Amino acid sequence: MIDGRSMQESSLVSFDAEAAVLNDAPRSDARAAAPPRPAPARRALLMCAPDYFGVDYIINPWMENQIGQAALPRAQAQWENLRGKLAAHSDIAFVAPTPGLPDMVFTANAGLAIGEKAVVSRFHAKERRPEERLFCDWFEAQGYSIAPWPENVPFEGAGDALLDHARGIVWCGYGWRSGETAPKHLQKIFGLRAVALKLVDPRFYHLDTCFCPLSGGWLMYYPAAFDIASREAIRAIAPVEKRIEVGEKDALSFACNAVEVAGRVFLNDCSDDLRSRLIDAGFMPVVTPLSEFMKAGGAAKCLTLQLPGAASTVMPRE
Ligand SMILES: NC(=O)NCCC[C@H](N)C(=O)O
Repeated sequence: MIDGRSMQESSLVSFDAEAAVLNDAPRSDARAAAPPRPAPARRALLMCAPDYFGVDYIINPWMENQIGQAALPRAQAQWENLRGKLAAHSDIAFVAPTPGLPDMVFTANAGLAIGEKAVVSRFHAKERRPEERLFCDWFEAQGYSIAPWPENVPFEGAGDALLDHARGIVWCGYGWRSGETAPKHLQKIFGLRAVALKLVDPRFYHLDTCFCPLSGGWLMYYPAAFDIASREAIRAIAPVEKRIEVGEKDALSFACNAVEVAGRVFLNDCSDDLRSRLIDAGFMPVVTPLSEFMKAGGAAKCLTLQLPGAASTVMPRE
């Protein structure tokens, strides 16, 4: 944790704690008696078409031995499938793809946008630094105010900063890509409590590869990706009945790299056990295979950036 504030003290947000289990989501019998909840706002997402996607260099373990191995037509079909499924339940904006930037398709790493402010990523990998100007231009063109970011602090956007709408906090990952001080800067910029988690397994180099806050305070994550102190911090904040801890097999399928929209959880793959647990928690898992993007170390969540828009329930402190 960055600071010692209690959950109550950190409630500086108008969060929809109970965008929780969404009205059209399936429910287990145990949840059937839950009181009706307001329909969630529509989520807004940013995506980038994979016109120039490929594995052209190696900056994470998933890319090893994969240079030139991603099949573009299959990647395009998988991306289009994901886009179509998300578009049925959310508003999607697009940033133009650019030749020579094969990872730009992973818009989670564009930056972090909350309210009217955006922080543009400061990539750790030099191969991705040319994306910064393009994402900055996009945020500016949409009218976001770009918050200054220290030159020497790497930060890879929503890959390492995940809003937890139910708690009004931002969970931050560091250790591989984003710097240890990044959460402190985010907290100052956005006025939201930032909880810093140290990533220790290089296969889970971004927080969004192993950690997924879901509505209603649910948390799906792979504990072994974190150091002991971070695991304890997670347990201190999320009660056991809200934690969906996944095993290594699901983690390696990037099950935690999921996008939740309207009670549906879109993910690359899902074991039967995880499927049951998500359904019991009131969510509908939707498998959307993304094998070509896995070769670059990304899946559903990495291919989207959550935008404030109508769906934003976490608001910065004025
Ligand atoms: N985890 C994410 O948020 N994005 C996936 C980024 C994959 C890209 N090849 C990278 O290593 O930066």
